[in-house]
Amino acid sequence: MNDRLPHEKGFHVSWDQIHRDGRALAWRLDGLGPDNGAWRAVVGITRGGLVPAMIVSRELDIRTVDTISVKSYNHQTQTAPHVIKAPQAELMGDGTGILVVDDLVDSGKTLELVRKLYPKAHFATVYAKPSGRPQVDTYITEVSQDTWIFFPWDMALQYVEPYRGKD
Ligand SMILES: O=P(O)(O)OC[C@H]1O[C@H](OP(=O)(O)OP(=O)(O)O)[C@H](O)[C@@H]1O
Ligand code: HPA
Ligand SMILES: [Mg+2]
Repeated sequence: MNDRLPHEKGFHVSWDQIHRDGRALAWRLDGLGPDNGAWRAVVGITRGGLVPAMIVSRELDIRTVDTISVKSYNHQTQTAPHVIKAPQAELMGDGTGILVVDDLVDSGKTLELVRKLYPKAHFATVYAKPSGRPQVDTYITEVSQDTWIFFPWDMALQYVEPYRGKD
């Protein structure tokens, strides 16, 4: 079984599913901010964090939204994560009151890097794999480490052969 490609154990997420799970994440974060429950800003980790960051900021009525660009993967190959674009320094401070949102945590390397920069921020992802769980404060759904999560922005509807094929 170990000769399977990573995508053969796949968790396929539809637009509808990411919308529901993004909303569930927002509702879980509601009222947990340090200023009478309020959050100062949402920061999405591009690019995967932008969709859940939008959903969370919409649900929690947070109008201040910024981004941090961290690149960790070339397709499914992991490389050392590095910051390509930082959010506004005056907004971020040490991260107090900032909700950092990403689509998923896998090895935890991306969040580890962002956490070092903003140690007081709250880190939230929609999905989490076990290795990355220590890096995330709030998440919705856990999947096993050997599952590859496919997001709707990386997929298209496609014809599939019937189970009972021609041969
Ligand atoms: O916990 P880790 O092992 O660091 O992996 C998680 C990160 O990897 C993916 O981003 P990627 O770097 O592929 O960039 P993208 O969001 O632009 O697709 C994903 O969106 C997370 O940000
Ligand atoms: O399971 C995954 N799916 C999509 N992107 C990712 N980046 C790290 N792990 C994953
Ligand atoms: Mg990402």
